[in-house]
Amino acid sequence: MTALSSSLSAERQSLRRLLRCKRRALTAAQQQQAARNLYLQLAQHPWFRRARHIALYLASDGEISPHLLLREAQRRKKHVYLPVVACRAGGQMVFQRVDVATRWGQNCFGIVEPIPDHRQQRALWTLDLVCLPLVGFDAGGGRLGMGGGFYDRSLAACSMPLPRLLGLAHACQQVERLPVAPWDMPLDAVVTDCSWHDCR
Ligand SMILES: Nc1nc2c(c(=O)[nH]1)N(C=O)[C@@H](CNc1ccc(C(=O)N[C@@H](CCC(=O)O)C(=O)O)cc1)CN2
Ligand SMILES: Nc1ncnc2c1ncn2[C@@H]1O[C@H](COP(=O)(O)OP(=O)(O)OP(=O)(O)O)[C@@H](O)[C@H]1O
Repeated sequence: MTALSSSLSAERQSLRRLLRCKRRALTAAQQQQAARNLYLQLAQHPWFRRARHIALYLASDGEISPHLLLREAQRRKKHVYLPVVACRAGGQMVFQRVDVATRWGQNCFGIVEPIPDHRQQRALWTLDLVCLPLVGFDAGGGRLGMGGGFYDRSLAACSMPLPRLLGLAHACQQVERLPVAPWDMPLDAVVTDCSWHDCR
């Protein structure tokens, strides 16, 4: 690691710590309101309305929760996918469809996810809309995640064109400018409980 990349990753790590504390400090009532506002911003948006295959996530660690969107997508007979990780260094992440028949487990980070089943998995590049959980973001589409590099590596391995990338976050997770890592894939937009940010 060069001096530059080690100072960049130290800076990203300290921001990550700060922003995770911020979102974990939100009360249950604030989280519920944020999830409702997120739903209101996205449910009628053309990106959501037109998408047939959508990747979401199950909120943990104070993340803004897309559970109302998940339910709405299933109600509209869309196919919903959740990330499933291989828990080892440099491990991959796949996207697996969930429905009433899904069997659930927990990954090594304590996040509930579907038990792997190849028949229900779909290549990332064939999804219409990928909603990514953010730890931090900036107005230019810069993204800070949990630091495992799972989304980064999956996107790097993804065939072109990339699916539409939409970051989901609480408004309090916005920073002026994120230190960008060379492998970062810019988001197309970020939606929070308060506003929509087009990044392209
Ligand atoms: N809701 C949700 N699901 C997701 C993600 C996410 O960010 N949010 N992921 C997005 O990538 C993947 C999981 N990635 C993760 C990466 C790091 C840690 C984490 O908590 N790290 C701990 C230390 C981990 C350890 O025990 O070794 C930490 O940083 O404190 C959690 C999830 C797949 N599923
Ligand atoms: N395309 C890639 N190829 C190989 N390693 C990668 C790639 N992208 C990221 N990584 C590794 O993943 C680690 C975490 O990256 P980063 O700090 O960007 O996390 P992050 O933005 O929080 O990511 P994510 O949300 O994707 O987990 C980095 O140390 C890097 O070595």
